[in-house]
Parts: sequence; structure tokens; C-alpha cells
Amino acid sequence: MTQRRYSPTYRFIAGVVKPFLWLMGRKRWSGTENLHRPEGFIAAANHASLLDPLATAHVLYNNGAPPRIMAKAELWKVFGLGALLRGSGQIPVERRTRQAADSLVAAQAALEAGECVLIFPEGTLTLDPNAWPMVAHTGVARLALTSGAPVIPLAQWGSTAILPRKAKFPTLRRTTFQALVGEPVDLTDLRPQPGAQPTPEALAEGTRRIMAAITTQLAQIRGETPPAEPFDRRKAGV
Ligand SMILES: CCCCCCCCCCCCCCCC(=O)OC[C@@H](O)COP(=O)(O)O
Repeated sequence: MTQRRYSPTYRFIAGVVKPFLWLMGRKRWSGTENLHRPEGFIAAANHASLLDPLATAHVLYNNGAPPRIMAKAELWKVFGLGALLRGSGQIPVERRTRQAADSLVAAQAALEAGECVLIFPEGTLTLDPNAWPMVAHTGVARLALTSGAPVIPLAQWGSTAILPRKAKFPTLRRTTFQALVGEPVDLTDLRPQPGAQPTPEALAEGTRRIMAAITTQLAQIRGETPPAEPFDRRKAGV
């Protein structure tokens, strides 16, 4: 595909969201040339604030890739929001159920149609005390290895200054919405034989590589050192 479609609903949402983001902060984005690709691709981003999906979608939307965001299905039940999510082609995920995998079918169809699928591989806001990415679910690698679509790591930072994880209300201080987009993560050696499913080891290793890329980029924009090992919910028992 040459040009992705910006549906009227998507333009409407952007018309509301962009001025709101302009008020909340300035933007500092780099590596966005990695988003200029005609074929379908997966954008994988860290998730530390409820504002992130908007800040991240903004980067993609402004770079020719209005994203199909994989988002929790509960949001489709919020009055008024459901119609907007449907009309802009977002993809519902029924987390913690067997239907969670259905979302990957929808995501794969979007990739085949040349769309950009935005996924937050951690599946929820990070529980790391310093908001570094934590050990992720393997859905991102499953989607990448079964579709063959490239995975573009996208580190983003700045939203937590306005809305940290536990905050009930946003602060009124302006922030800088930073984003650093990387080159595709090399997963070629992990690809299954045609017709076969990726192995659990390939899924774990692919996910680890994708999160490592995001974390390295995030360390660059934060100018800080991430923990040697990412926070692991299973080990922490949360
Ligand atoms: C300029 C263009 C802007 C376009 C914006 C597109 C609008 C769609 C907004 C969709 C919001 C999608 C949220 C996606 C990620 C998601 O669903 O993560 C779950 C978390 O949150 C935390 O939830 P929880 O685990 O329940 O605390």
C-alpha cells in the first residue's frame, strides 16, 4: 500500500486530541524515519502512564501511520468511546481470557492490509518502581513471528510527569513528550518454518529482544540507567 487511510472518525479524534496534547507539552521526537515504510508494521512501545497511548499515537499519526491500537476491551463499553474506537479501527483485547488470542487475528488482518498496529507488549502500565519496562507478555512476538511483519521499537517518555501510574488527577505542569523510534528488531533466526507455529523459546526470546530494544532507547532519552534485569511480575508475585 502506498498511502494509509485517515478515516473521518480518526481525523475527528485527532482534531480533539492534538490541541489537548499541545497544551500539555512540547514534543521532541527522533528516529521517525523508521516509521516511513509502505508495508504493514508493528510499533511496540513502553507503557508507563494512561496518557501514553495518545502521546504515542500522535507520533505515528503524524508520520503516515495512524495506528490500530491494541487496547483493553473494557474501553469499548465506555459510553461514547466505543463508537470512536470502532470508527477508528482500534483492536479490542480481552485480557486474561482465552479470547485474548482473537485480537491477534484482527491485528494480523490489519498488518496484511498494510496498516500499523500499535501494541504495548506489557499489557498494562509497568509496575517497575521507576517506570522502566517490565517483562512483557509474548503476544507481540507471536504477532511478529506469525505475520512476518517488522517490529519497530518505540520508546516514549514524558507522560508520567503529568499522569503517573497511581495518580487520580493530572498535574497542570507542562511536559516534554519525547519519543525515540528505532530500526526493526531482528527476529529472522526465530521465524518458524512455513505452516509451523513459533516455539515457546522463540516467543520468549523475540519478546526479550523487542523489550530490550525499547529499554535501550528509553535509557537514551531519559539519560538514566535501567535496571540490569527488567521487573518480573511473576517473580514479584504481583
Ligand atoms: C493524534 C492522534 C491521536 C489518536 C488517538 C487514538 C485514540 C484511541 C485511544 C485508545 C486508548 C488505548 C489504550 C491502549 C492500551 C491499553 O489498553 O492499556 C491498558 C492500560 O491503559 C492500563 O489498564 P489497566 O491494566 O486496566 O490499568
